[in-house]
Amino acid sequence: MIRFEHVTKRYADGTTAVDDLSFEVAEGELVTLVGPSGCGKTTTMKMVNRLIEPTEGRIFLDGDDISAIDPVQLRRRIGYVIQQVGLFPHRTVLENTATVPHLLGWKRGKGRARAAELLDLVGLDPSVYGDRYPEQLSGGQRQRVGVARALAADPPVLLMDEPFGAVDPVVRERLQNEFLRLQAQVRKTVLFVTHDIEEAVRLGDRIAVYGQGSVEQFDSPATVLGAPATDYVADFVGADRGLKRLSVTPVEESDLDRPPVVHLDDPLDRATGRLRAEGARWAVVLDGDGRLHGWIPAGDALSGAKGTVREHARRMEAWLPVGAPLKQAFATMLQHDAGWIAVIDEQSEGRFLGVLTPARLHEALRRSISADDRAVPRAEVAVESVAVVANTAGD
Ligand SMILES: Nc1ncnc2c1ncn2[C@@H]1O[C@H](COP(=O)(O)OP(=O)(O)OP(=O)(O)O)[C@@H](O)[C@H]1O
Repeated sequence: MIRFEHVTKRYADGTTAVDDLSFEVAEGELVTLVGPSGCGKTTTMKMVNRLIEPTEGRIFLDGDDISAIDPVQLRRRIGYVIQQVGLFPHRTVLENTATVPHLLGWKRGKGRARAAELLDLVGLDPSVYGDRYPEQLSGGQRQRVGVARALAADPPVLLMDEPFGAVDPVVRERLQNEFLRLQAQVRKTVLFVTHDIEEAVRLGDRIAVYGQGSVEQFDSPATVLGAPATDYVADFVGADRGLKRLSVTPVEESDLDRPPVVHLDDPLDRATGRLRAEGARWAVVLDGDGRLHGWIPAGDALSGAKGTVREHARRMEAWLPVGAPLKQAFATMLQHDAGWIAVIDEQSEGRFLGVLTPARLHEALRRSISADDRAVPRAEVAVESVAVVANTAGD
């Protein structure tokens, strides 16, 4: 959708801001450009909407060489969001949002209806905020209006230059989450500039890590964190990249242990007898539809108890859906002080899939790094077990 071919930008004073840059952003993909101050990110972005002209090389938008497109026409195809949102102070939020439809000559009613729809989409109720002026909004709300305005004419491409840079970390994380949800709906092709590796990793389908004027690595967040291409990238992503990687590596079914399972209506003595025979210390309790209910201890804890499993099962608070990041799994384990957590499939009404243990979590991380190195699915990678945490008596 956006293709850079050997693009170089030298400013009049001789500064080479971008040096022989080539990469491609696929349709519907969100690529984050990340790197230290002055490495050429903004210059890269502004060449796409021709606010800056390259010295050499060519940029294509959907196959068209942009140097042949009238800049005004070009910018209609491209939404632009910047840190200082640049809202017009004397226009209401609704009017600000309808700016581009207005410029495009849409009928006033249609433009305002579209603006209201977009405000809603970015989480601002148009009946509450539509008639306010920018100064009556918080910083985070102004950023949302900036995003709504950029989307108003439904451009296929969005350029975002540090759009969440000016708000505090809590609001920032909320805006990032909202933006990810929004992007899942609208699937724009996005170039997103940030100097914050955490933000780049969270938002990007792929990340371009900038050195001085050139891209050192262009890869998925997991690969950049797991297998930095150069010492520079390793340095930039930081010594805690293993931790960061936890946030971009999902729990997969192949990571899970399958512990013994009993059902709510099983007679207790039969269930515990079986567990004892198997040497298990506990079992997961499921309802009749295979959904997680909780767990029961085996061994002596319930010896002599009567009835069915239902009366003795304990509820299980430590669970999460498959696909959740390993970081969330780790946090859940810590929060519940749990040696294992249950993993369910939200797509099939909470069906129980298996359990994740700390050793399995560690293995998942190692397998995902190895899978990225070898470009194969994680399920195909075997690693030597880190530790054996068996669900058996006496361990
Ligand atoms: N108009 C200009 N004339 C001369 N040099 C410029 C001009 N604009 C930018 N530069 C230089 O080009 C280099 C890249 O600047 P650019 O703004 O693209 O960096 P950046 O990565 O976006 O930085 P930041 O994160 O600080 O915004 C810098 O060294 C900058 O000083």
